[in-house]
Amino acid sequence: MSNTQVERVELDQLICWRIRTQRSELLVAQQGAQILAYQRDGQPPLIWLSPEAAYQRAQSVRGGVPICWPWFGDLRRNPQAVQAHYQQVEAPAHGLVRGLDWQLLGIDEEGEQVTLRFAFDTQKEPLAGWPHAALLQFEIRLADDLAMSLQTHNRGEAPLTLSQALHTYFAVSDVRQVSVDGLRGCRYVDTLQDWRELRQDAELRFVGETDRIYMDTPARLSIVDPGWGRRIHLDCSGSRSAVLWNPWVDKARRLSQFPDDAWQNMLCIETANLLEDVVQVKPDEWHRLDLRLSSDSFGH
Ligand SMILES: O=P(O)(O)OC[C@H]1O[C@@H](O)[C@H](O)[C@@H](O)[C@@H]1O
Repeated sequence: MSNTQVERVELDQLICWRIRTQRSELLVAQQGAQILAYQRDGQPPLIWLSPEAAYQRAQSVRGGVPICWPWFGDLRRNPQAVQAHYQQVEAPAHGLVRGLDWQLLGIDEEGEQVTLRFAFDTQKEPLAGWPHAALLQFEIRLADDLAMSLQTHNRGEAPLTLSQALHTYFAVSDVRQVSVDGLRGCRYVDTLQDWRELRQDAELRFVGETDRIYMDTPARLSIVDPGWGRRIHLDCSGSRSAVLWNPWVDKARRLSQFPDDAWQNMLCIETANLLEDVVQVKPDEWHRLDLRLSSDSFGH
């Protein structure tokens, strides 16, 4: 008999699913098809969810894995081809789909593996100011690890240029003690230094507010967390850029749904397609972005 439990729960205004397997627990909201929390038994959470998270309609929950699409961040900072698809003046940060309900296509169990499939079809749910035909599919597979895949199908007659990100919030023991492996030698744009392009010469450590777009990123990045003796591995395909973000002291005070001291216990690595890595999807073609999260322990 399977030890998997799938439960539909309502958190304030949001419909969610809580999945328990023999070894882990996952929480996913229908709004934004947003993974909210993920924890493996006997370990601290792997994905961070804010203790002040608000479960409100039309508002992204602080934490988990918000999906940024069809643009990332401030639209005006995106290449012209991405901006050109949008026809309104006010462009919300991180695109248009993180605060909308996606359609749940199904939850399938196979042994100890559970797969949730969501879709967002702009022909059925038109996006204000973005009059293009695209189908988005997001698949979440919970097994020994957690895998997700975001697919975009261009159903229109002209090419679509997108930026996007899986904006994952990770839980760490103390952001001042962790490092990120895999970025040495990469070029990055430092959005806090006037978008200057720099190069990462040593391993990345966090010593202040960090908001950077790394280019030509490798297929694997790892968060090395000595405090919890844990390495979190991000294995991705379909992405060559990543955002590394921590708000530190001052910005933490300005963020919504975010306790003043929470910056110490989280960091974001956002698996992305940005700047020179934006995606062009030709008519009737698909683009696929895959991210697999796993962890191992060391030193204990
Ligand atoms: O508050 P939001 O819209 O969820 O954005 C959070 C952060 O998202 C990151 O991706 C950006 O690089 C930051 O600049 C931003 O502050």
